[in-house]
Amino acid sequence: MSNLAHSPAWIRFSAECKLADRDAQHLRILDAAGLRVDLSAQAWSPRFEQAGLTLLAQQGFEAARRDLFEGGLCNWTEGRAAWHTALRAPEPPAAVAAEVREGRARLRRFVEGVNARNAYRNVVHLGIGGSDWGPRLAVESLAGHDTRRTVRFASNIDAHAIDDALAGLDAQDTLVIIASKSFTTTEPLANAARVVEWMRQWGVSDPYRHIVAVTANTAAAEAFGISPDRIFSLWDWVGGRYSVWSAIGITIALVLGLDAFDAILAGAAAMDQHFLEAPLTANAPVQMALAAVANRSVLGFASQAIAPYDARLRHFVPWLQQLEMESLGKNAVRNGTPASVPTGATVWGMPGTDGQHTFFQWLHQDATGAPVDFLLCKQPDHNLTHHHRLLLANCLAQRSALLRGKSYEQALEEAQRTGGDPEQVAWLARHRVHPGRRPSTLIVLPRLAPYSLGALLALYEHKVFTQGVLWDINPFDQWGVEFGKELANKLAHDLTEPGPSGVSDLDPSTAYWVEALSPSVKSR
Ligand SMILES: O=P(O)(O)OC[C@H]1O[C@](O)(CO)[C@@H](O)[C@@H]1O
Repeated sequence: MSNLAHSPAWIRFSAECKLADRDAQHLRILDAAGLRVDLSAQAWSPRFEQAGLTLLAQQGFEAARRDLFEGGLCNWTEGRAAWHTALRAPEPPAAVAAEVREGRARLRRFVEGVNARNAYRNVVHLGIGGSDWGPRLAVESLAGHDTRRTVRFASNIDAHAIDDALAGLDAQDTLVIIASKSFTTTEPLANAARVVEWMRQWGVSDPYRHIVAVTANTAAAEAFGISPDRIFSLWDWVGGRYSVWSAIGITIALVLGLDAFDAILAGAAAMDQHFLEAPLTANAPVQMALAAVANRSVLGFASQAIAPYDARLRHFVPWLQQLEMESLGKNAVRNGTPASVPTGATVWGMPGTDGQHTFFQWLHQDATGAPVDFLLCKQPDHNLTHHHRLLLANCLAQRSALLRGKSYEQALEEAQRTGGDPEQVAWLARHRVHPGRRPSTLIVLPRLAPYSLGALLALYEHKVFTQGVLWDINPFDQWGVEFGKELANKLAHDLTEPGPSGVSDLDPSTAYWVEALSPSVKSR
């Protein structure tokens, strides 16, 4: 692909974006798999919409989307498909249908079996990144829906995490899930070894009978001690951050029930249909992607804030941070040259209304600010209507304030009402100006139910995929993370055996800290 910035479609897209309406003078609400996606507060004009379609065509969007759903090598730097849609399709594609069906049936048999025996009151899930955030988000946000077991998650290598996860549990009544696609990741493996030790301390005669692994590396799981009948497969065509739809979701099925897991998959499958079939101008993931590219690469917003107005969705933020930043936090395009426009925004956020008392001040009055995705549920799962009314009002008010802003004239008029020295009043008014015209998207879920959650996650997956196509970036690899992992492994060795050769190729500051910190890990 040639230089995007100088391509005709980009030049037009960028020019029309700058001319587009940013005051929400139009209502633009898309319906997708039961979600309502309001893009009215994003830049829009009929000409800009057309320019977006031309850009999609220039970047080969239709062929790329076909490849995604047909198992083409979308992850081109690793020579793999990214076929997570096959895992949730009611009729999986023929090439992988047998293994997908067999995987689903095994998971179902296992969960039904333990339920029938009333076995395991507790589940401990060990995984990190994509092997953690999806199940954690689902289980913790849907916890009100008929929870069957106590669940704990330990992802971090910090032993406080695993200690906290195990605290107070009866090992005899605990099932441990090791979720690791590679089965080489430091965190789940170190935490799993600790769990085996803990089980032995509790007198469990065969700890491995209390452990299930979900992995694409069955040989390593067997070498760890887990018998093949307790290993669930994952395939190299499932990316780590897209693996919640696979047997990695076993924790969801154990805790929320098989029906809930099925409903999550069904919601995602409905979003897949929408992504495949809705006209591009009414296609929610596509239009969200175009807005994100416009915000990042044309309007100069370096970050994207996320504000779920539902406290149960607090893990949605880190889930999305991994999806967006591990997928799009890259600067090399397909031919290996640097991207010619700014790519992948920083994603950050917190549930509202907490965020309003944390960082919203910056969103309102910083010189640049950031676009915001607001999420809310029409129906809550409580009966406190008063709270829900206030929650909705706050969400709509923040969005409206960011959009409308407050001019100097308005601020002055307000300040004049309180009277006083005109110079002081004018001075105060200048502090009360809000620039406004801050882009935002509002996503309304009917309720926070498994189906809507599945649809929501798939919405963002397809949005990120489309951004990858528009920027000509592979959203399915993560070479930066791999580099960090290699160095961590080397330093873990240096910390126990720092000898002169061990630290010689480190920068002076790192070498200093290796020497200074090594006694604290040696003595234990
Ligand atoms: O499932 P694994 O192989 O343990 O990897 C965990 C996570 O590590 C990463 O490779 C890097 O963060 C993710 O893509 C993945 O979700």
